[in-house]
Amino acid sequence: MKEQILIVEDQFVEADYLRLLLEQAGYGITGIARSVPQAQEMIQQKRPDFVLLDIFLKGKQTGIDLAILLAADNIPFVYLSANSNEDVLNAAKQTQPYGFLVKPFREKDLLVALEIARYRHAHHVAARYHKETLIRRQLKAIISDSGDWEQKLLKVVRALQAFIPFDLFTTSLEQAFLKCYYRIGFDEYQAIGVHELATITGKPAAVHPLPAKAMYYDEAAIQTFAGFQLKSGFEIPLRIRDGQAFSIGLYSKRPAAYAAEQLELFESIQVTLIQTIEALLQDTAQPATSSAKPPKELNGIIGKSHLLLNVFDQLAQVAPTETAVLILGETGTGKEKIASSIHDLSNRRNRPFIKINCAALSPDLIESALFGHEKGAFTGAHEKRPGIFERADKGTLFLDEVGDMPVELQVKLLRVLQEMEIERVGGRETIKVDVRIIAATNKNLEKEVADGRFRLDLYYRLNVFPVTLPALRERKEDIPALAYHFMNHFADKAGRKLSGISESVLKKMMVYKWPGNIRELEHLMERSVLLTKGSVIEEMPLPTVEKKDWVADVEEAAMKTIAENERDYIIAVLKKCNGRIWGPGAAAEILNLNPSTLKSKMKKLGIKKEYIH
Ligand SMILES: Nc1ncnc2c1ncn2[C@@H]1O[C@H](COP(=O)(O)OP(=O)(O)OP(=O)(O)O)[C@@H](O)[C@H]1O
Repeated sequence: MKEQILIVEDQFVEADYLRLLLEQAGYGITGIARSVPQAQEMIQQKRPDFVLLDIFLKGKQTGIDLAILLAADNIPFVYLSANSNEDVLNAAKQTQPYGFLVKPFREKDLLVALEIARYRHAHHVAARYHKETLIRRQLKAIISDSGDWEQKLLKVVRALQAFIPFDLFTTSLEQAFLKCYYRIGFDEYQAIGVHELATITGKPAAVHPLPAKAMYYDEAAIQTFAGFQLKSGFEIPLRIRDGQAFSIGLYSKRPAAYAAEQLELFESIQVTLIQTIEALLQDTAQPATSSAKPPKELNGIIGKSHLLLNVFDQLAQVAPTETAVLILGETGTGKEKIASSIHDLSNRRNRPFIKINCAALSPDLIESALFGHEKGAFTGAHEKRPGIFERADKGTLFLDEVGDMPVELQVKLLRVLQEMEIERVGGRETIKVDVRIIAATNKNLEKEVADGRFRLDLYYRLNVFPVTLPALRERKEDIPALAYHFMNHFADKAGRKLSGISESVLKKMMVYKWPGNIRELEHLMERSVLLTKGSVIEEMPLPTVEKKDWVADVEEAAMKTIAENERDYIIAVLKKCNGRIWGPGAAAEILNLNPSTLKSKMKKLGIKKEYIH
């Protein structure tokens, strides 16, 4: 059946020209709307497969207003606009369009944009379907798993994390919190019972009136959880059997983490979730035993800051799919490491992972490097050579520094991505390839597009699932773990034994801005290990940090994380000591605290000993 398109364009001549082009290319047209209300009316009458949308229209409302409604209705749309300045592009990007065409455009550009939109939409739908099926299956399996209700609830928490990420998970039954889970690592949670929560929140009975409908919360509305540094939340009441009032709350350290999309996802699994919760509640009478599982790390990537955990969640979601991924981040933030992790976590893991640095190849060589060449294709081509696309067949191709690819080549790359077939340089035959594309750049691609250095259509084709890596200075809490990781690595390599890093060096590292991010840290640790004579690293040749930055940073770090740092630190030490508080080498001794002071601190911070193992 013909795909049906609605054109939203107030210029009569342009709209008619579009209609003609699209009909010639085999599309059906559901109508031409000149304003947002008119478009809404037409959509009511006949739902289109795609909408082509001008930004400035007749009437008060713009194409961006309509886009918000289309996104909520899951109707894919492509903007057509004469305006390609960065601000408009940014505002349009917020609405997550499936493409953007700058007028005037050629017929070919329009058809390619629609092809790309189809690809992006299909992947969006497929990824969502994949997620929903997976979580339903996991929830059903939990009901028949062994274990008490708390162990099962923790499994529900883990399953939901990959579905809709959170830092704190709460369950409430009849005006009272039942059990909460605070995320402390990629797959690690601290369970918080009613009493601990009452201690943390300072509200004796941890009373919690349940909302009548799904609610989004901002920072001010979740003061109950002050100390957890949460910025937004989302709570949804679930109608369980016997009319009991039950709710699940998800809270995040990111502001505005939840919106209509998450609510919709949640609603899509609600029936299965209710069945699981009902089964768990029947078991609540059983006593709980320890519910902790050994901590997991994601593919050797070090870090537990909430910004990095958010990246892990995205990886867990996208890795098993076939979707193209675009990794953004400053130099040295780990883009290549993340790309290879996506490959390792995907079904292509036993096939090649091939990297090409788009900035390092000369423009005349890059084409034959990518697509291969036939014998005699150019001087020096003594024999036939397969290109990277062929070598990566059934595997993953990592296009590093994609923002530096010459514009002429971008057109060719786009064609290959669209058709998944290549032609060797000097060859006539087309060869089918099957590669998953992961691209990375440290450039601001939108700016590159606005400045005419990067093709908008290629940008949309690559930017299906963007993952932004935080700079190291934004996740300073990960610095000690990374430093120790590299210290051990380089000490092993040098056949040395080092026992630690001095307080003052760590302090200096915490306030330094790390423009070269993890790579810079890695190099500095390598040098320091080689230069250290004793067993502790006491010196680090860091560029000088301005005193005023120093003070401000220390204050900021202190204000931000006192309670949280303390909680994390105590848990980490307790884990090291297998939960032992008293005795030589036990937690109290390491923390230099009186055991009873440690116990009361643990109580105050809601740390339960049995969740430590
Ligand atoms: N979270 C992490 N845990 C441990 N090692 C890491 C982590 N992230 C990055 N690294 C290491 O840091 C170094 C730099 O990472 P990587 O090369 O992936 O960065 P990049 O963002 O691709 O850099 P560029 O933009 O310069 O290409 C590598 O040696 C990598 O193994």
